[in-house]
Amino acid sequence: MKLQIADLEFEPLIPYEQIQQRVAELAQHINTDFEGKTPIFVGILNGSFMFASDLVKEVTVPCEVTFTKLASYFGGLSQTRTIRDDFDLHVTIEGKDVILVEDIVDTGNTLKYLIEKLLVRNPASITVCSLLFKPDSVIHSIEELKYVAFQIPNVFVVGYGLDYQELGRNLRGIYKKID
Ligand SMILES: O=P(O)(O)OC[C@H]1O[C@H](OP(=O)(O)OP(=O)(O)O)[C@H](O)[C@@H]1O
Ligand code: HPA
Repeated sequence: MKLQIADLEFEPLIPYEQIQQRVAELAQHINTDFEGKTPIFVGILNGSFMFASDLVKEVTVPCEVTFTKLASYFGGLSQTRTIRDDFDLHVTIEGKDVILVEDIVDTGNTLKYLIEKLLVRNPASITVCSLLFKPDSVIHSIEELKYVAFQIPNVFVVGYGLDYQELGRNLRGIYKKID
């Protein structure tokens, strides 16, 4: 089934049921790895809102949940160099095990910026959990990236939180741009 979003056409890549299955599996890994700890999940808005919500519902260790907001794509297909720091964390992370929740790691630029910013606040640890990862697009490799639901090729995707021109975030599945 093809989908028109603004001026582009998209086709299905990952169905909702498969996403739910992988999200539950990632949460199980986190439950095992963080047993005896109380991690703080930090969702990176806007894109991560759906993934973060589904992920923490499957987490059984005690945890905090908060958000920060960064943007560099401004609705388009490619990122701008400037990262707009829209809102910061409003809780302290000193001594805490931070799990950053991303919808996608593409060039790695957003996470590089955020991790450098957060490290000076002396967290006990920083780990990244991302729904999608494009290994062929990486410019800054992120050693903190430990949990990935799906590795995808270097194609532009929308759905399940991800947008094109701010549209498509509400789609249940993930769709890729047709060339
Ligand atoms: O690895 P990178 O190349 O930095 O790309 C990944 C980032 O780009 C997207 O954010 P975007 O700037 O589109 O903002 P949004 O989350 O509000 O859509 C996405 O949500 C990630 O945060
Ligand atoms: O493929 C993508 N789709 C939507 N937003 C993004 N931000 C980085 N990569 C992408």
